[in-house]
Amino acid sequence: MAMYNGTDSPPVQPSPSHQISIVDVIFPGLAGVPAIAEQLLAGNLNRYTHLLWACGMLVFFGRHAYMYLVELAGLVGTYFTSTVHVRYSNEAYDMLVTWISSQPFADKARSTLASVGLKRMVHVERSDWSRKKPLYYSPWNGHFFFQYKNHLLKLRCEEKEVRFSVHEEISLSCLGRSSTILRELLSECRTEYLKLVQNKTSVFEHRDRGWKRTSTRDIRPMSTVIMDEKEKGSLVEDINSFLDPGARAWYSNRAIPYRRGYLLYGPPGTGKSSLSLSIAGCFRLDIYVLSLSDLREDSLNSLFAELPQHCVILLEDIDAVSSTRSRDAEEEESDKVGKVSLSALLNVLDGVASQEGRVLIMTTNHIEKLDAALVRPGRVDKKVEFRLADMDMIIRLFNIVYKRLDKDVPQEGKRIEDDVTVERLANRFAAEVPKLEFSPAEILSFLLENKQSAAMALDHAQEWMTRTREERKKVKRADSWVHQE
Ligand SMILES: Nc1ncnc2c1ncn2[C@@H]1O[C@H](COP(=O)(O)OP(=O)(O)OP(=O)(O)O)[C@@H](O)[C@H]1O
Repeated sequence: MAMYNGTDSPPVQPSPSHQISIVDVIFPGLAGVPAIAEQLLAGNLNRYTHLLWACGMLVFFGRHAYMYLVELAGLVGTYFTSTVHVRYSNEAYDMLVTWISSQPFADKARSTLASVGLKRMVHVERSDWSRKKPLYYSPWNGHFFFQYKNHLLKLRCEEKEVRFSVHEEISLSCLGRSSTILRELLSECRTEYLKLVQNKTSVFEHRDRGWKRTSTRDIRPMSTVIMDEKEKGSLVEDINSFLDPGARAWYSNRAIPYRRGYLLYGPPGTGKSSLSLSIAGCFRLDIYVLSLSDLREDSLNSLFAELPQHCVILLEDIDAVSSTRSRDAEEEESDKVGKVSLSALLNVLDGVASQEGRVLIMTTNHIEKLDAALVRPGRVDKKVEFRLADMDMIIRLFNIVYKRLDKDVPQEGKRIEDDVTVERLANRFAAEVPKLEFSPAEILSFLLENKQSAAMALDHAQEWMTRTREERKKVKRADSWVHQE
């Protein structure tokens, strides 16, 4: 047996640091603490070491406490809160943002987004229109707490990169496993939003492969679209009977797909888009505008699938579809903007993605270029031609601009001719402007240039016509150079 006699060096004991302690596994570094504490209690350490030791303990326990708190918060977040997420590309986002921006807590948010003329908000006051570039602020990229019906709610706004553009996603959370309070809040946002847009037409356009509300406009009365009244009346009558509450069942009982398509054709600026917008407004529908000349084919299906049950879908420039190319060429080109193939368009119009109950309006400046398959009955049930302005249209456009309306606000420097004078001048103007030469858009633009006085418009009419003809010649020449190249 080895004995220690006081002169030889003591037998080597295994160092405590070489032993793997269970405490070390759970709390790394904690195993050494008792030894240090023992020394400290025995008074073997000087003051400086005391201080160091106390700081070390603080850091050590502080770190662990922080880690446990973070973990606890995560656990509470996962198991004891409810969350509703709202995507940027959905209209629920507009509802929520409009509501948030009107709340006092939005002003207190430390991280906000400043925007000029915030399009997504629909409650911008009319009085604000006169202010030049007004600024609006809304909470952005951060989280905010607020009280709603005695519940503490958390609003989180996060920036997300979606296909090369940055969008914001919003989530609302509350404590507890029930999301009832969040749904109540969203329902309030919806009610408020519907009140704001009730006498308006919401216009949706495609953005990043989804629909986005791009504007909310006052309903345009049908009477402000100047065209053949018989044609307009018959179109409105047709849409009215299609949207009749009993119509869906009628179609379904006869196994006829419940949808209706219209083709509006004619030269640019003759009122095709204006009438579509007016139809949407008069039937209290939202309008979804899709221009085929700036659309990628692979977005077409998802856009149609996302359409609501009742809406107007306006397909502009349908002559931009390519019908003569081979299937291979179509596939090759399908990822390019403005290259939608006819087969893809026909698929969405008839396929499962096409929503029943929607009013489809297609417009074109070149009816002669359209494939017969696209405009066959069933896809297009009614065709309406839009023409350049005839005498009657010119007179009506003139009267719209110069006759006084009850709700007009008197403007400085505007000479007001009485209605009898305006009518007389309208007849003279219509006699000077050749019929079927100028579009309503051209005439309207000229009249608005001279909106101070009807007599002044008459004085400048000849000069305007000469100028417009010259401009047309220039555009034609530029066009022919492009074609030659
Ligand atoms: N028939 C019309 N009645 C009243 N306003 C019209 C008419 N036609 C055109 N306008 C006015 O001209 C402008 C352009 O009209 P709109 O966009 O409706 O024409 P469009 O036929 O759809 O043209 P495009 O074929 O180029 O799309 C609008 O501001 C509209 O108010």
